[in-house]
Amino acid sequence: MSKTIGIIGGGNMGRAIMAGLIKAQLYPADAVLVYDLNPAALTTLQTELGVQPMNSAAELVATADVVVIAVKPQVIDRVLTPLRASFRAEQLLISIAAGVTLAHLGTVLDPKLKLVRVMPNTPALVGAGMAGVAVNSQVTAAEQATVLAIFNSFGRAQLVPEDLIDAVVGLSGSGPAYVYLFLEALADGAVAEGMPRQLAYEFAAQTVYGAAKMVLSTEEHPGVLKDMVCSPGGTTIAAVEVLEEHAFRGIVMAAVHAATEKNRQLG
Ligand SMILES: NC(=O)C1=CN([C@@H]2O[C@H](COP(=O)(O)OP(=O)(O)OC[C@H]3O[C@@H](n4cnc5c(N)ncnc54)[C@H](OP(=O)(O)O)[C@@H]3O)[C@@H](O)[C@H]2O)C=CC1
Ligand SMILES: O=C(O)[C@@H]1CCC=N1
Repeated sequence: MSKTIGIIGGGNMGRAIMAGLIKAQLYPADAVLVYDLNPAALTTLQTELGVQPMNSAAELVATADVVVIAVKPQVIDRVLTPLRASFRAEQLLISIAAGVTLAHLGTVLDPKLKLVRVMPNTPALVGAGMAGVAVNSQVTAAEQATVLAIFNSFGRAQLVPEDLIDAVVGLSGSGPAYVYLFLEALADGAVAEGMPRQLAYEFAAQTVYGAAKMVLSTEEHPGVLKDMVCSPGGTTIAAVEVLEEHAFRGIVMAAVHAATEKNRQLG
């Protein structure tokens, strides 16, 4: 594994990656470098995670073996352009910015650099992330394995062709937000039936977690698992009928399309 990893941008996703890496013990905290525009945010990250704050993005690039760029897509060109001469040919540069293609990174920097595009998600923070990884032609098989090891250390990671990254955003990148909406709605339904709110969140979250774990552990088709819950003439099929009447699956598919399309537009 690379000796040091540096994160430019210590916001929601940058922080989730740093916390995930440290919790997984892939890097010791003092081998995780961070630079953020906001000095107060840097101090908080140093205090809470034990990571090493850098004085500038240029210092981070000069020091780190692997660089993760975790700033918003709208500012990435502004952040990378002044660093163009600082990147080294042997360094891995990982961008997690929505919509920013490998070709674009090559134009802003240099296509001969080892460029990686990753779409992670915030459950990385608790070791349960999902990431899609695409690489340019300069990245060797061993370096691909390094990137996958980094993102597998706090969840799961899959190598995908770059043209699938838009769909990865629509599904797993943005997906946690849809699940939180669903979970909140589940709890609201139970609160309406008289359950105390905190208890309702616990029941809702454990239900979503357990159902997801069933899919991953049994590898059964989700429809088979759904059928196992639906007793003939029972409670579940009555609820499923209501969901189908209101086009639940259609609306979720439309949401995935919307996020996917937005990612294409950001590019
Ligand atoms: N949030 C998510 O679930 C996911 C996000 N992503 C991608 O991750 C990236 C970051 O998103 P997210 O963490 O949500 O955004 P945040 O706004 O939470 O984090 C970005 C951080 O970068 C800082 N920043 C801005 N400009 C610079 C600069 N010039 N140098 C260093 N730091 C800078 C920001 O500071 P300030 O706030 O002061 O501007 C902020 O702390 C985006 O490109 C997004 O597409 C990918 C997958 C999931
Ligand atoms: O909403 C966004 O643009 C980012 C990318 C995926 C999740 N959050």
